[in-house]
Amino acid sequence: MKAVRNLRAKRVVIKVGTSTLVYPDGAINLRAIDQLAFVVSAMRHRGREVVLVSSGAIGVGLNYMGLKQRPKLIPEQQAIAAIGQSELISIYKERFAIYEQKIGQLLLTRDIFVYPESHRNVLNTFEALLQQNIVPIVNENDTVAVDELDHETKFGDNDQLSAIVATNIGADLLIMLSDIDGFYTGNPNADASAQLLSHVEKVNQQTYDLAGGSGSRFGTGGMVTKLKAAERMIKADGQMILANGEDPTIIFKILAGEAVGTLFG
Ligand SMILES: Nc1ncnc2c1ncn2[C@@H]1O[C@H](COP(=O)(O)OP(=O)(O)O)[C@@H](O)[C@H]1O
Ligand SMILES: N[C@@H](CCC(=O)OP(=O)(O)O)C(=O)O
Repeated sequence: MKAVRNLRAKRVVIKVGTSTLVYPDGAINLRAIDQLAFVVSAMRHRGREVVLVSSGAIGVGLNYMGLKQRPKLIPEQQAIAAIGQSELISIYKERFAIYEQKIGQLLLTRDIFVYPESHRNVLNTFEALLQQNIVPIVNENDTVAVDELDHETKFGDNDQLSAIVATNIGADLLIMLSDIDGFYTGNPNADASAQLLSHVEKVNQQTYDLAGGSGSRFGTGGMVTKLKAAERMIKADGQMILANGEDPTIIFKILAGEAVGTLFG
């Protein structure tokens, strides 16, 4: 395919949703995780700065505990996330090691970006990791982040988290991998006539009117939260590409400027 897009992509945040990391039957998609480790390591070795925002703690935790469904009670969900996060990061560590790429884990809450001192500390950590050629792997700190607490700890979903991280560290590009080829004129799972949009310059109410909820069992955000992330990136003069994470090597095509997925901005 010919290069048609001219992207700035020196500093890139990649967000992978649960739907990319866990099969619909709940098994872990080791192939996708391995390909991610390969692509991200290759990008790093070519001088790009890459941050990976990875969901999957709950999905991996459910699989680890042999459960088919998310428990109803919040503390039980948090326990599953704690179990799954350590398993997820150990899988990443093993796969990245194959490509001689070191990783670091950052578990964040929303309020970190509100309090100036913790904000500064987090940004310093990102910079120090990137300077040492280490790939930060980020998730929400599900143990701490619940809505009920007296100040805002929850990002809501990892789509927001990835855009907040990307804009705070001054990333040029947010690559969002999901279980769908891009942004359509309607939810393709419900509307067979929905058309893939290759480029969306601005996100406004008309754009939101085309978005529906989550298609997967373990995912949280759906398309609305992806549009909010795109809006945030565009406001910060960045860009976002939404593409299908079924084969994460699609990132090579994205970086080569091929017209895959939907470009926002
Ligand atoms: N306009 C739209 N274009 C594409 N997908 C849409 C749209 N509206 C709703 N969706 C749904 O959003 C889903 C992706 O969100 P989600 O399941 O939360 O994924 P992830 O786990 O990757 O965050 C798609 O599978 C699709 O069912
Ligand atoms: N922190 C949660 C993230 C849940 C979430 O946002 O999932 P997704 O919609 O798949 O990106 C987890 O790791 O399971």
